[in-house]
Amino acid sequence: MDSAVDGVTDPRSKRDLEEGIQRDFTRKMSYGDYLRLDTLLSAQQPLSDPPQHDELLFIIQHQTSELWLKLLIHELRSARTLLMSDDLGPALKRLARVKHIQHTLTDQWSVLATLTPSEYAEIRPFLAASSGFQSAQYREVEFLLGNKNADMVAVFSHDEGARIALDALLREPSLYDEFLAYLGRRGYAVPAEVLDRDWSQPYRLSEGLVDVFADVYARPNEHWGVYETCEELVDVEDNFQQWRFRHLQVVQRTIGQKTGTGGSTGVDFLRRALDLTFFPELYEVRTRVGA
Ligand code: HEM
Ligand SMILES: N[C@@H](CC(=O)c1ccccc1NC=O)C(=O)O
Repeated sequence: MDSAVDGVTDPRSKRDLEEGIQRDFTRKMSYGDYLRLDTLLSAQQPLSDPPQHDELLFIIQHQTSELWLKLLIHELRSARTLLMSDDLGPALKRLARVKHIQHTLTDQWSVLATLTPSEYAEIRPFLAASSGFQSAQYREVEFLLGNKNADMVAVFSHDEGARIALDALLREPSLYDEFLAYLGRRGYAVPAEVLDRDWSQPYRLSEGLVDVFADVYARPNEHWGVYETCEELVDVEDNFQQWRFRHLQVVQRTIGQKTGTGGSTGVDFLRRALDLTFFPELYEVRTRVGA
């Protein structure tokens, strides 16, 4: 019943008045102004003709992934800088956030998994040759974690900004390289060829570094900060693999064995990515623990 009719004030409007809620934003910055929602919410432009209901899901799944990738890069770059100045504690705080972002990215595959092959087949022709292959931010994350592959930079020859940023990252030390440099400064016997190498080349396992980690894992209490960082890095790699695996599963259920729009073999190509490792010594050392 209307509050003016029964003489009782509507508890909702009474609460609004008591709280002094702001109503006039003609001269003040609003929620939408601060977050630039006009830009953000006008960036979903489906291409399917006739319009397909499910294309909005496909676009938003990718756009939200790209937003989380942006934050992931921000945190990983900061963690790398903190390691360069020997600030291990704050670097670990960054990695804690990185892990939560990764979980969110992995969990959100379940939304896209509701897309059936028939629904996707209606959208796919409008994607032309576009593909996740051309995600510059994804490639930045791969490079920051140490999976260097100069061939992937050529994919961005059409986008100068992305190409320059990626080419720079290719030539810079990765997060792992900076962790190993930190270990070297702390007196660990990190082999010289690990500390001084061409950063643009793919990382190769070093047996000498496995020996260093074998000592750390044999007596964790004597190397706690280093030991903890090693385990955090393994968590990050584990989480990354979980994302890759969920991608593979979703791709398998939507396009089966079809070749990818980006030109790869599709599922077979994505399955091979599961054999990649960012931190090979941290996995190799496990065979040695307690042996
Ligand atoms: C129905 C959904 C999807 C399908 C069918 C699909 C399919 C594929 C295929 C076949 C490839 C291999 C490259 C190619 O030949 O195109 C690929 C690569 C890739 N996709 Fe997707 N994808 C889907 C959703 C997503 C989403 C939501 C993301 C999130 C950003 C994503 C990110 C990527 C990335 C980053 C790559 C490159 C991976 C690498 O180089 O290891 N994909 N995708
Ligand atoms: N490679 C996908 C196409 C695809 O998934 C895609 C296309 C445009 C923008 C993002 C995409 N997602 C990830 O690869 C396919 O072969 O169907």
